[in-house]
Amino acid sequence: MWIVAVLLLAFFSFIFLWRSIAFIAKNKSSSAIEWPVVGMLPALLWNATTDLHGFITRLVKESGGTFLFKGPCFANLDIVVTSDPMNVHHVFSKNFANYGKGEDFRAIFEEFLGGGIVNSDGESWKIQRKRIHSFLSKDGFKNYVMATLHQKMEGTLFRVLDDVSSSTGVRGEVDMQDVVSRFMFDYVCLWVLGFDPGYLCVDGRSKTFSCGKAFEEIEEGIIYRHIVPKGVWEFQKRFEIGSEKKISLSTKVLDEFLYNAVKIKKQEMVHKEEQRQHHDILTQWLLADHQSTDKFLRDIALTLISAGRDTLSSTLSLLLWLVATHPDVEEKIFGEIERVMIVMTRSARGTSRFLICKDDLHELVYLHAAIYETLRLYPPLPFEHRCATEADVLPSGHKVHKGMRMLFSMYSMGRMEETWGKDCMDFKPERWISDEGNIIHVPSQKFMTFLTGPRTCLGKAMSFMLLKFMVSSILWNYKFEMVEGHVVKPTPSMVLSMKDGLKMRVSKRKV
Ligand code: HEM
Repeated sequence: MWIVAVLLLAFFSFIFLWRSIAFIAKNKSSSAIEWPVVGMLPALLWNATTDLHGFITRLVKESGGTFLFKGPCFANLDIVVTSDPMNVHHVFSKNFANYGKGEDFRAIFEEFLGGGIVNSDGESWKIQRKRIHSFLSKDGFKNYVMATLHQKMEGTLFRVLDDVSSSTGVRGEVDMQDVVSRFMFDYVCLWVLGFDPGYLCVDGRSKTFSCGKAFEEIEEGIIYRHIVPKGVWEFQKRFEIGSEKKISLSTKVLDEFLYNAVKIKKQEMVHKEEQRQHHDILTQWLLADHQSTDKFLRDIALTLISAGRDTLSSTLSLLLWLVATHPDVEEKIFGEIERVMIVMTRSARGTSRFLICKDDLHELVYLHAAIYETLRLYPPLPFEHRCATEADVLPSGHKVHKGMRMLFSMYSMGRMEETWGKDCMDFKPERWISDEGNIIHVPSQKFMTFLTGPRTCLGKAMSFMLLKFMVSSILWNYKFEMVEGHVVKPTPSMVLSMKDGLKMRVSKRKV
């Protein structure tokens, strides 16, 4: 009997080996080999930890813009991956009603974003969008956001950078990604929650950044949930194994922080008239709808902190890196700030270290282009997903069945030769400036960093205002150089960041 078993085993092993060799031979020019039973999952797992977004970009390029990722045959993990602007326009604008976030993706983000705007569809999304849009457009809110930025930069960021730049040796080196991330967390909490948690302070750079760590661990864990079959991560979640344990612990950290903020805010709301002077979003929300549950307020607040902090922090850190490694760009940004300042009167400049005021930011065209160029090559949110409500056919001819998942890679879209030309991999802000010296408009289905269609980002204009103010003030006052030997590598996460941080030396400019 055992001889038959051994013979059968040998026979099936031979068949499996033979089929595998045949598959490798057939797929050897492809970046993702499709294996029997497990599909392309091995290639995805192999690349996920090293260069996930580069891997997706190679696949998209090889396939001419759209490909079908074949998951294991037992896991319902087939995904249409596309960077084709026609498909993007079809899904996000023309046939918007047929493509929502979907149940699978909602489950992936449930503990993190809950019922917040980014994780909702239908009526709930519409109400939140209308309300948040109205809060962000108010002059009172915009002035509050600029005033707090001034205070935070002068009160903490510049003091930290002064401290680093006056030190020598290792103490003169700093992880700018960490500094920016802490700064942005404190700052965004000020306009979402109305208080400053104080993660960035001169003596406390080593203070545990518990909320920042919690964000990082959840955002990395969420990538894993996109990759493995749902049953696998649900099993791990149930028994708190691996990344699921980290998600669970990190969610507790964020819940404690946010429920406490909600509790304090509700207590303050007893004095309703006084609160009308407060511009933070939580106050505004409670004034508009005092019946919102604590859980819903927690979800809204966390979603907005994530929407504002993750994106601004990623853009600012990556821009500092790109400027430090492209001296020609640095020189042009600096020259432009100098030119704009000369036009301003001496009294308008005063003695403040913040030289360009809000109303003159539109003059910084080259800086605007440098921010666009950073966002093209390094979109803070590198991909977006959707789920088809009904079967459909994409403009590229690919069939989408009911309930099918789709992935849109903004990272790949910024690297397409067809859109950006042969030098698409170069960091070249000039590509955004017309002969007349204005910013060139690129349609949002080609440059999708802020999304496109009815769900387009609500914070785009505000982001440019804040980034231009921060970058011009920081670069005018400080010079940044990379620490020798430090290599910048991407982290596999749903938000683009640098795996080992951004080690820099800072010196004060003599201006
Ligand atoms: C460089 C900065 C930013 C980039 C690249 C960016 C990008 C994006 C993207 C890609 C989305 C779609 C997310 C999704 O549906 O999964 C989005 C949505 C959103 N963003 Fe931004 N964002 C930025 C800054 C901000 C800021 C500062 C705010 C201010 C609060 C903000 C508020 C929002 C909101 C409320 C949504 C949800 C829109 C909706 O679902 O209807 N964003 N953003």
